Amino acid sequence: MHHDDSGAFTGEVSPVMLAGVCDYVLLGHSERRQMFGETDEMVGRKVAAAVAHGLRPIVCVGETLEQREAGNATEIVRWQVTSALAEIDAGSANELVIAYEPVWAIGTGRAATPQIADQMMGAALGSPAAATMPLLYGGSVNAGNAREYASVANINGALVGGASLDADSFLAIARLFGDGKDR
Ligand SMILES: O=C[C@H](O)COP(=O)(O)O
Repeated sequence: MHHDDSGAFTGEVSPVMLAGVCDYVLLGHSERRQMFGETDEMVGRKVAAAVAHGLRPIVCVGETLEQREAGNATEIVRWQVTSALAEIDAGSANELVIAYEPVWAIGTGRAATPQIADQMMGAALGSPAAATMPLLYGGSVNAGNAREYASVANINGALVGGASLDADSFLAIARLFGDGKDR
């Protein structure tokens, strides 16, 4: 989704076009950040535009393998969450859903351990404004490992890519995150 309501942005979708059609909009996915040059500042503007139009942003955050190996993962995720909140008032923060998706775990079959996910959820929650946001884990979640994430207190759900292409797998994952995981 583009952050402006209208303009000459061929190929983009505006929040006005999505309002009333969608409830949620996925913002800041690592593919958008890496392939389309989406910056933290742009994600912040998109979050504000989404909230202004009654769309609930699911904001993807997560470090690259290089950033993790350099010891910067926590700092990166904290900054991404802070940037996502930069253009909205504190009262709107509870409109956001945060999805922690380590870039090295997306589509690789190399899921983060539940311990890493839990630690990084703590990093995402570091800002007081973030404390009430639902948190999703994403990155190589499947029907075989989803139970491990569902058992982590700070993880409220999963952002499922590849495994969602199989209806039975997706349903099994959804059931694991059913009742009792709301924030
Ligand atoms: O867009 C989907 C998420 O990035 C996760 O993808 P995945 O479950 O295939 O790793």
